[in-house]
Amino acid sequence: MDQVLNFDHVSFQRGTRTILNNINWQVKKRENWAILGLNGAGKTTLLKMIHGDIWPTSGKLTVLDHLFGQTNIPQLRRSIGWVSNALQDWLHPGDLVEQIVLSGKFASIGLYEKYTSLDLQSACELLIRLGGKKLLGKTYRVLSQGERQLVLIARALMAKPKLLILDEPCNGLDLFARERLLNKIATISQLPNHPALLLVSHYTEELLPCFTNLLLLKKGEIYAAGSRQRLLTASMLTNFYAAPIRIIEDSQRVIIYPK
Ligand SMILES: Nc1ncnc2c1ncn2[C@@H]1O[C@H](COP(=O)(O)OP(=O)(O)OP(=O)(O)O)[C@@H](O)[C@H]1O
Repeated sequence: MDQVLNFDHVSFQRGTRTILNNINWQVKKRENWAILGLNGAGKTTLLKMIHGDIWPTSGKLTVLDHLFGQTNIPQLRRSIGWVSNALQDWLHPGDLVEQIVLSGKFASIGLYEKYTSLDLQSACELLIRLGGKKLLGKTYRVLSQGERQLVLIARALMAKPKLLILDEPCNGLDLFARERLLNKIATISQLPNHPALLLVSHYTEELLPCFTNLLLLKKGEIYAAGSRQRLLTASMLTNFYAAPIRIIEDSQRVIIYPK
């Protein structure tokens, strides 16, 4: 299996509204993509579809060799790591951090399946490797926003996913916590056999160099998809946002702001 995602003329409608229109997009194994788009462009809808929360109303979608309509979605979800603020509303705040990390193995909210002491040990070790040793034994409700994001990343990695979705993972983080989280993401991107990464962000400075591909989504359609080098330019983004953009860049990061 070389392909992680294959959107083949996929559209999504709700009532009379077309929210995603004729999406054609392929992601290969170990590719890392960042998705940019204004509020309401359809980014979350796209991610929800990949996660099997909603289905295409037309077109064909294949995720990790699972063709929608002919597949077991709960099974598919176990191969997808999911980090999103939306998850924070669903998790049980009284659960211990290690229980939350462990639940990632089963792609469940809460722990309902049998697990072994080895599973629990793996969850603790994973969190320690990500720098979260001091969080063990705490309940989720007492954690800061940055600590919660770290737990969500550990939870997402617990099932050794083939695809890791990061939906605005830096939301609410201070400048330094954001940098620490980005460093963790960079580390994941360097692991042998790392999962393909999909990052949604509104801020280009969060697009680490490992995000070598960009999807520009506008009003539910793909405006452009391809290499970072080609798309992360002032002229492309000025056209994309339909507003003059100034760009500041060094070898590692790009900052943009409206002129
Ligand atoms: N179930 C639904 N029924 C009707 N409209 C919907 C539904 N889901 C999403 N939309 C609309 O589709 C559009 C795209 O929503 P989506 O949440 O995917 O945007 P987004 O790019 O993630 O935006 P943001 O950056 O603000 O998070 C929005 O206008 C939203 O109101």
